[in-house]
Amino acid sequence: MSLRIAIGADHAGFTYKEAIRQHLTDGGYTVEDFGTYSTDSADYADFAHPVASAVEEHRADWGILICGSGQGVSMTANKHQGVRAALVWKPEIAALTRQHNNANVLCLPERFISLDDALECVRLFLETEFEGGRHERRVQKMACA
Ligand SMILES: O=C(CO)[C@H](O)[C@H](O)[C@H](O)COP(=O)(O)O
Repeated sequence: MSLRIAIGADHAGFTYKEAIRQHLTDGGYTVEDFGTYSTDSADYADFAHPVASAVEEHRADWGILICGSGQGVSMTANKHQGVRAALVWKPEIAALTRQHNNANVLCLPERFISLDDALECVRLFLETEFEGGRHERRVQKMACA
């Protein structure tokens, strides 16, 4: 079975969402699109919560969220149990947050990153393994007692 990706964005992330969704579909991933579906003004939480829920409930293997700065979607997604949403603004950070933080939701800032870099962030995020070891202990400590 192909990897399942939940994707969502507000109006400020809509254009990249469309490009990333098409790119991933062409690459053989199964993508569920939680909106938004136009550049009409919308509220990022209305899309970040469904994407985070899909990851939390294991209906998706990964989440991808885009808004203008990436801040609103990442803050919202991180309210969900078991979600580790990473705000990523360059490819090296995409790889690092997989290696060290075992991030499972990628948050991108459409207004502050090129589409080429965003697509490279997506590629690295999906293809980079968690390193475990000392990082496993640190990830475990993220949870509230
Ligand atoms: O959460 C955000 C800002 O912290 C996102 O970037 C939103 O996309 C942004 O706030 C949308 O702004 P707009 O002026 O309503 O287009």
